[in-house]
Amino acid sequence: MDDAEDVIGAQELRRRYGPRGAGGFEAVRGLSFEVRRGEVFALLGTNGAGKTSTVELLEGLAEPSGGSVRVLGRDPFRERAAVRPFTGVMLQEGGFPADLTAAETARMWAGCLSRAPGSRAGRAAAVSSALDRVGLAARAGVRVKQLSGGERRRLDLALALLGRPRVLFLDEPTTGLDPRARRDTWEVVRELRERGVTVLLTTHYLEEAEALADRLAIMREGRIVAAGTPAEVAAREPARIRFDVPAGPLAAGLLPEGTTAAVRGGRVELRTRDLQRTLLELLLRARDLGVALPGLDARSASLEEVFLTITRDGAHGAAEHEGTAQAAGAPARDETEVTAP
Ligand SMILES: Nc1ncnc2c1ncn2[C@@H]1O[C@H](COP(=O)(O)OP(=O)(O)OP(=O)(O)O)[C@@H](O)[C@H]1O
Repeated sequence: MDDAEDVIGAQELRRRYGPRGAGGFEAVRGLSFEVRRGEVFALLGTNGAGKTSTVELLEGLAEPSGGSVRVLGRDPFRERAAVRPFTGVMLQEGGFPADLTAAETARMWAGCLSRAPGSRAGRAAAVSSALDRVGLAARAGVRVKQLSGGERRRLDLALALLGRPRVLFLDEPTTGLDPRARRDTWEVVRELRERGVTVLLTTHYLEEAEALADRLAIMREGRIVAAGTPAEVAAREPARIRFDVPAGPLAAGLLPEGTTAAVRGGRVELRTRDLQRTLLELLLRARDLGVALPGLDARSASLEEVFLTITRDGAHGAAEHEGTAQAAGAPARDETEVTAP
């Protein structure tokens, strides 16, 4: 297998369901991105944005209707037999035989993998290690139909780990997991990354993407509308500085030049693209004017804020997002705008 730095590469990738034109639907509309070796890459987006449709193309489960995709240097659809042994896949819905136990399910699965240990004892060891890794060791003898939704999700992950994959596709791996099990799954993903495994995951939990992803892409309507490290993507929205409205009128000269503040619910909110400079300027001015800033709070935008902005008003494309710096600065209906002279 090719050990190229880019383990996954998509160029102008498209996926259409049904016929061209009326009656058909293009769910993936020209995606280009790459995932490097040992990276955790998260695909985010609203329901129906096209994440699963994309992941299925990367897994080789469907043929693109346009563009190209490479996994480990090969075409995952046309060269599926060569690529599949090196990939681990956790689909959104597992679909296990309900009457098998967790351990039987994993043994059956291990028997289907070309890279699983050949001997029965080797496979048994791999199965118990995978079940242990996802916290299911004590549930190994329980039938699948008696496992909880979260336990089935963890069984899914255990199966994806069997066969020592170089690339792991995890479609919403922590949906339905309790907070403890979710953190444990994050640990599994981090350990895999340390071992050089490349992970592509989809998730609706933005804190999960923030905690795990080296890079991420936010999809909307089949397209990537923002991409980068979590910090880079979060930086698309301005940072905020907030403090309680000081006693008396807002002192002239308090706000740094060129900034606009909104007053809402007794709090002053300043938005800035240069948090450090604006905060320093504000503090110096407050000191010089002898103004206290009770409840002072300064923070960068979160991934969630960016996500909500990008996915707001579903009708508009990425170009609309380019203007959010201005839009975000505009006061809402219940706000009063205060502009520095
Ligand atoms: N087999 C199919 N036939 C027709 N349309 C489909 C098919 N599968 C998915 N779609 C449509 O493609 C679009 C993208 O679906 P997809 O499942 O890829 O989204 P997603 O981002 O994974 O959503 P979710 O977060 O809800 O899992 C949706 O509008 C969906 O209705």
